[in-house]
Amino acid sequence: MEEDRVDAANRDFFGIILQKLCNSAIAILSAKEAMCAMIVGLLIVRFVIVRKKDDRPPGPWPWPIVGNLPSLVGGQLPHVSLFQLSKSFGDLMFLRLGCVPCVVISSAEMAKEVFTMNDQNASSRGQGMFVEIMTGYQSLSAAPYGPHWRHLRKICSAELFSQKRVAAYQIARTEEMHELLKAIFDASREKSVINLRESLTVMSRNNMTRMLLKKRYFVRNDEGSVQQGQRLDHLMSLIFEQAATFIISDFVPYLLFATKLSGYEKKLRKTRQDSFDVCAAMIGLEKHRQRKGCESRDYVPDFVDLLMSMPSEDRSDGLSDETITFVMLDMLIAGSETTAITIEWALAELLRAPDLLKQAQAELDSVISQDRPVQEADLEQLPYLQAIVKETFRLHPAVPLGLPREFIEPCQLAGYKFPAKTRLILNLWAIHRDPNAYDRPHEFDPNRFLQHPEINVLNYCHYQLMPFGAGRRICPGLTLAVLIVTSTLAHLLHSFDWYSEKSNQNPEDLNMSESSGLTTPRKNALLLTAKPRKSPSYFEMLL
Ligand code: HEM
Repeated sequence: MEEDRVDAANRDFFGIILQKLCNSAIAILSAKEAMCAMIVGLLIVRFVIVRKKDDRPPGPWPWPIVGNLPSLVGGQLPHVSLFQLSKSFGDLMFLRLGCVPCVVISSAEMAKEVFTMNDQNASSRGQGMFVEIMTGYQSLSAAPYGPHWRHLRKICSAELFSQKRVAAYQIARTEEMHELLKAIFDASREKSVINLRESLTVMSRNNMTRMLLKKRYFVRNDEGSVQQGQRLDHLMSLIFEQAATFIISDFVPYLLFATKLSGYEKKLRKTRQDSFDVCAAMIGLEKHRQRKGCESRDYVPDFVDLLMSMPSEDRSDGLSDETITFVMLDMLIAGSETTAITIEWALAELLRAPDLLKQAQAELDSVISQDRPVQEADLEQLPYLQAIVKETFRLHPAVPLGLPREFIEPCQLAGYKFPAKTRLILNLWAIHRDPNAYDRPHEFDPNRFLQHPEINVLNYCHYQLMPFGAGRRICPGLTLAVLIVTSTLAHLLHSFDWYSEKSNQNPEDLNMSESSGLTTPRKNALLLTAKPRKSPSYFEMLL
């Protein structure tokens, strides 16, 4: 009430001044000139006084029609552009993206305010042509906050990501890891160059298909399986490319004709159909259906069986084939690229800092005897390795801007008011470089987490380290992801010494550029050679 009164008084005050200005102007100027002066005056009222009344946080001046979109497209990577802008406008910044109001968070303190005061309200996802056509908002990651999302999230949390389920797949993970170590050992004997990202992606995908379908899907040297892998690779790169494509009509709806003319929508519909077909064949939707009710006694149901037996959220029917397929695709996409990217970044950082690499190996050697491989149970005793993983998550969050969020209802942040449907961008990349939270924030220094072991990605109240997002929509795969990243890095460092492919390169000259998209892999895949730290018999006895 008080604020409204002050607002009204301000308006009256400015109104009176404007009127006086107009009267004096009319007195001294001709009618034509007075008209010009009035227009200028009205523009000042519109853009200065009314804007003030809007009560928005600072942000760059928006261009007509497109608003601040030019700040995000073209030029630097979007998370870097937003980080630079936040240096001028602050950790709570307002942008107008076409017609869409948007607030950008760039500090731990502001992130804390979002998630402690507005978590539920900030838990919906933004809409757009890509997710609409690709998933019909049916998948877990794209569904708006509501009964459908809550139902899927509950099923996935209990049946895929609970501690019990993650522990149940330990043997499968170990087998996949040993397969990777043997492949690297073979490559090292032939002195071949290793593209680590490729090998890690195959391992991560097998980890996922073993959890989802109880079988490994990508077998080296098996022609059918290699072809299947290539089809999926092609599809995934198309999906990532189309997800990252800028679609003007998502922000300026009356430019839909331009999106249609560009052919994007047509291409997207084709990708959607191909994804559905490839994924439905891979998960064997039809086979599962035929088998239902006549399984042999030793048949162990997989996650698809479970989804098929689940009612829909309103219990009126079962989950649709579309929902099942897109939940599976969601897991495959979210679960394989992200972990592979992170491990590749960790190794790149260590190659640039050989002392840190040696320190990690010394810790591994002191905890694990020479003649046996790392086990998941060892990881708790490796604080230095854990600090390296945290520092990698900090400097290289795999999804730097998180997934797009939207306020369900009008809300207030730091005293500013935002209407419903305001987009919320959490710039995780910037939050992790917040100078109030970290000294020398751009440096890779695992020791910072040795001094503060309590800062933990698994602890939901440390907003200065949130590579998995936060709140209700936090990544459900985070425990599994941390386990896979830490354990893989432990194996790679325990079993091998690593060298850049270019043997005469100064470690500090290793190119650390990021590539653009929904995720941030290295721009150049890390090409390495490996030298075994163990005898050939060690690799022979692996599973
Ligand atoms: C290094 C590994 C990973 C990183 C950095 C990562 C990061 C993220 C981030 C930032 C989000 C958005 C959260 C938000 O809106 O606040 C997300 C969502 C999600 N992630 Fe992950 N993720 C990783 C691994 C995984 C794995 C292994 C899985 C599954 C097997 C997974 C499944 C998902 C799903 C399904 C969502 C959507 C959740 C929802 O909307 O309710 N992620 N992830």
